[in-house]
Amino acid sequence: MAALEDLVPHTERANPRTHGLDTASPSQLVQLLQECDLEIFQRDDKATAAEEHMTLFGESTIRLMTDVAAQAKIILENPENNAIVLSGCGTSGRLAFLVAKSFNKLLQDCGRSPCYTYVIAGGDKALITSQEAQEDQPELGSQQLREVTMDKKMILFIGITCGLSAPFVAGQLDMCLADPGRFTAVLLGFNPLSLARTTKVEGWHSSFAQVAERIHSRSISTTTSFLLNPLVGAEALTGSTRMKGGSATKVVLETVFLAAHTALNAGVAVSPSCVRECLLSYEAVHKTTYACSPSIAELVHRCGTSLQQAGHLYYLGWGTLGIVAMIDASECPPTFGADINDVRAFLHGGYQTLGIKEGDVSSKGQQFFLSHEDFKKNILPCLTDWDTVILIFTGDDDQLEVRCFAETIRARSPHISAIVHASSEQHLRGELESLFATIVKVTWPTISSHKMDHYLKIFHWELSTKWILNAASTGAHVAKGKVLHNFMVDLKVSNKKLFERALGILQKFTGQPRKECLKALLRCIYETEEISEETSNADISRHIQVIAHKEKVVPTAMVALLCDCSVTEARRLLSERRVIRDAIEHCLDLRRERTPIV
Ligand SMILES: O=P(O)(O)OC[C@@]1(O)O[C@H](CO)[C@@H](O)[C@@H]1O
Repeated sequence: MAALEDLVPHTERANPRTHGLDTASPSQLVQLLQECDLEIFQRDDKATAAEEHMTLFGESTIRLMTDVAAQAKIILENPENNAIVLSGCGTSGRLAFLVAKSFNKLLQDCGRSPCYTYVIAGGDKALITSQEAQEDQPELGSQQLREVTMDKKMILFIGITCGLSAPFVAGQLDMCLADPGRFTAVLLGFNPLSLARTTKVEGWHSSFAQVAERIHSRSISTTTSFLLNPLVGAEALTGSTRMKGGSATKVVLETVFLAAHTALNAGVAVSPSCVRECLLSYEAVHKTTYACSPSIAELVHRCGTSLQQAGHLYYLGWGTLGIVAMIDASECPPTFGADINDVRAFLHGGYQTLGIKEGDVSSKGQQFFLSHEDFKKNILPCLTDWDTVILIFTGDDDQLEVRCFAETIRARSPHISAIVHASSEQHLRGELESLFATIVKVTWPTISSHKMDHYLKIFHWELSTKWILNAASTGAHVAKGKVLHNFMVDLKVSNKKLFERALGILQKFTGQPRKECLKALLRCIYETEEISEETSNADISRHIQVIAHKEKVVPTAMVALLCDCSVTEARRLLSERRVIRDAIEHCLDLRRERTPIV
């Protein structure tokens, strides 16, 4: 019989390496993230024998990526009439956007028409702020896919869902399967098929697993469907697929499309060796980035201090590195239950640089203010000593402009840091460097001036930036006490996947059966001690709507369970400690005292 842990999807498993994440020093934390990120590139021989193992470098993965690249090449041969659509929810959708944007630029640079497009659950505003609830809607997914492909002859659709779980993507895949004459469907994720989500999608005909199964069975006999699901190991912060899942998504997509474009330009077939070489180059990015571990740890320390003191983190980025920063910032509210103002990103050139379908959406509210000018106007005048500003740029950016901006900020606060990428030949001016209290300077080998190499270089810099910022924002929230061991206990329960995760966390830390945990969660959601039969049996979507307006629901339920007390009492106990982790540890201690081990 399978052990209980074997039934948990890989993307939801606790990584044994990071059990002590919550008490790690900044340098230990960076070391742990380095080890976890390296697991993305593990080889087959290191995978456990019991798994249906398929690692990134595994032969079957490379073959599959080559086959998908060959399909992409066919589409690219007629970009006016065909389309490559990348789609996902949350981080997966944001990366779909970024990759589509990059490859359209590459096409235009080669004098061809752009043919990549993206779909993200929640629309363009989900690129900037989290809109997690739409992840649960399969019909919305298919409707949006229909809209972007209406006038297209042949479509390569890649549905990204790290957990093999998002109903939004299931709806789109289902639509592709129904029209194999036009659509080639690729499902990209990081769980074995056997661990795809089996719960029935509310108001729909199938579960995600059933759709994934159909993709898989069709992939055996045709080239209209592919299941690309290498294993990359558990996340450092349990379930936080924005981290390794997101990084692996970026690596896989960019490798596939670079291989397709290379073959197209050379007029040859896509080769597995090109795919392999590209993957190896991404593996080297890991080494180059984490060679800067001491300065990354310094940055993590500074960011942690800021959030601990109720300060803010402000990312000010240039080019696509600024978009990577924007993605990192947008993930903090759903991942850490953070306030939207805790971590904010501003992009050089604002909406013009971003280039989204809906154009400038800043009129939707101040959380959509995005440009460096917006930062200067709205944030700079109120910057405090507890805030940290991080400038993110490269040796290709205008150093004079960066310096002027840095000086303006420096005049208000000494807490200005930088993440800089430059080739070994590019030198930062000393006067610019001296403006930063902390600087993560990533130095890269010089590359050829070939167009493809230029793009690959930018992709590498983006991934490196992603790793550094993921470390900064995760480390800062760990320092703020949001994490218990390697579980985020104050998550925002904004969709069904997160509802399930919340129940799992409650079960794990309280040792109570699922039924009791559900009852406690509902008591906290509805702020009542008596849960009616009707509420108990209501659809999860109803609970999620109510949670949207509540704070600290999961920690409150956990305290109520651990201390066997009312919701009001649990809220009072939580408010006695500034740090959630301390409050829960205290309750765990109290419980241990009450029930001594005999
Ligand atoms: O579909 P996936 O790729 O597994 O998860 C999508 C996603 O939105 O879900 C999480 C929150 O719901 C995010 O961290 C993540 O980006």
